[in-house]
Amino acid sequence: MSQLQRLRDAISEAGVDALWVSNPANVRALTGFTSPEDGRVLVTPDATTLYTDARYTVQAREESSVPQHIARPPETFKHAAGTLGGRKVGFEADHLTVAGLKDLKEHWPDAELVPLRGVVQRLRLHKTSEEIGAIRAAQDLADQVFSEVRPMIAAGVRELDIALEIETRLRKAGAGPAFGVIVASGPRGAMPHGLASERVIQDGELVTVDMGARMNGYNSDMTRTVAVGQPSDEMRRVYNAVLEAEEAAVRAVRPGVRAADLDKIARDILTGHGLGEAFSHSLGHGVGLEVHEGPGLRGTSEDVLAPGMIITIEPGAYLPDVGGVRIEDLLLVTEDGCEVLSHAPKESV
Ligand SMILES: CSCC[C@H](N)C(=O)N[C@@H](C)C(=O)N[C@@H](C)C(=O)O
Repeated sequence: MSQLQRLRDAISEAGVDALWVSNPANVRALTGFTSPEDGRVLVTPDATTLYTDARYTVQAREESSVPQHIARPPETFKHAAGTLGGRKVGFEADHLTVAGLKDLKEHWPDAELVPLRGVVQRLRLHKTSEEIGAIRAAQDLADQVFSEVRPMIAAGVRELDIALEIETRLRKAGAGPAFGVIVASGPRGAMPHGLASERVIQDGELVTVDMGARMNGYNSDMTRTVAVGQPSDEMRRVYNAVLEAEEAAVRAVRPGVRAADLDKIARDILTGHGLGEAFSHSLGHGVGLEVHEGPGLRGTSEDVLAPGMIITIEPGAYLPDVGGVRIEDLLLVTEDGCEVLSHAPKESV
């Protein structure tokens, strides 16, 4: 069944006649249009239309097989109104702004607007073989860049210079960073999202590097924590505990497993090492057109793993004023288990 047919089924299951798509990742997923921030999609029972403006006439025609209408608001809304009449129209409540909703109400007075969440995102949970290929390529590049830059991670080097080298190499390869490169050394390692700073790495420190490549719209995500010289006994103990939790969770990844149970496997191990409180985020997340997408691997998640999902497993432990460790792999859920897509070595410290 085509993605559009699956979407039409999902739309009717949601109890609406049509869906107004404004979330850029969803616009891109449905159309292939690579400037989705300036695109919207209207899906009705009989038609799908990509709306964008005249800056993108040629680009949209080249990139998308979805029929297009070139206009800017309010013309966009007026054109769409012609196909909506008194229909029930879903909108993406987790994306549309208050002002955006006001516009829709003003221009579609006869339509019944219904807030919906995650309709297109649920379709994106399961990657197509083309999407898997794109994410695999992004991760392969990230692995290559990490291995090239790894020798640079040494005492006397600024975090920023490592991040710059990673970003430069990604860009020279025709990609870009999936997010601001995280390089957090020594006590800065206690910040899970410590973007690279001017701090100079010292001998005996752990350095957490969290990086992803964004290639053809698709992202990768991987974290390694490496030692510079001989870290303290305390930080070595934390590293080995996180590694144990990470490897145990990776081993448990297979179709049918509840995401919440995976989170518990890692959390229980860290709790056993007295680091439960130090693991201050979820175990992982899906990766695709967005760095963070479904499924959510957290204690409250209702998601169940299925073949074709691409997820991260990334336990961490963060000790304020001392340091931190995170180890993250990118995985494809397969029919009978999983394939680890990230290959950078996990060093022993
Ligand atoms: C700013 S994107 C950073 C990507 C990074 N690899 C990452 O996913 N970090 C996790 C600690 C994270 O942010 N997890 C989210 C899903 C959470 O726990 O809410």
